[in-house]
Amino acid sequence: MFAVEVRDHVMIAHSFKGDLFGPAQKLHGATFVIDVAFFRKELGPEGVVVDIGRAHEALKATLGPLNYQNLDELPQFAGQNTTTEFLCKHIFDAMAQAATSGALGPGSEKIAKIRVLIGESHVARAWYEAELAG
Ligand SMILES: Nc1nc2c(c(=O)[nH]1)N=C([C@H](O)[C@H](O)COP(=O)(O)OP(=O)(O)OP(=O)(O)O)CN2
Repeated sequence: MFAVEVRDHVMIAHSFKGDLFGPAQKLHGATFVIDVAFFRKELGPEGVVVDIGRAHEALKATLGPLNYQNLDELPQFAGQNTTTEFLCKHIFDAMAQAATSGALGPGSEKIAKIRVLIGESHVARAWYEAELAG
C-alpha cells in the first residue's frame, strides 16, 4: 500500500466532564499536531497517491474553525468531551468527505484508507483509521 501524509497543528482550549479526567475537568489548552495519511493500493498515472498541496489545503480548511477556539463553546460539539480520539474521528470524517467528493483532485476516489493521528502532547497520541467505501 502506498501512502502520503500531511501535517498541521491547531491551538485549542477545552474541558472534560467526568471523574476519569482529574485536572482535565478544568479548562486547559493544547496544541495538537495532526497527521493525516492517505493510502492507495496503486499510484495514479501522475505517480502520486494524492496531490499533497490539495490534501494539506483540505486539512487546513478542516482545522480552521477549531483554531484558537474554546471547543466547549462550539455548537457542533455541545455536550461532547472533545477528546483526542473524538477529534481524530471529526477530522477523519472531513477528510473522507474531501476524498469522496473529489476535492483532493484526480484519483481521490481511489483512496482506500485514511488515518488521522493527533499528537496531543510529547507523551500521548491517538488515531482513527478506516477504509473508505468504493
Ligand atoms: N483517552 C484520553 N485521555 C485523556 C485525554 C484524551 O484526549 N483522551 N485528554 C486528557 C487531557 O486533555 C490532557 O491531555 C491531559 O490531562 P491530564 O490531566 O494531565 O491527564 P493524565 O491522564 O495524563 O493525568 P491525570 O492527572 O492522571 O488525570 C486527559 N486524558
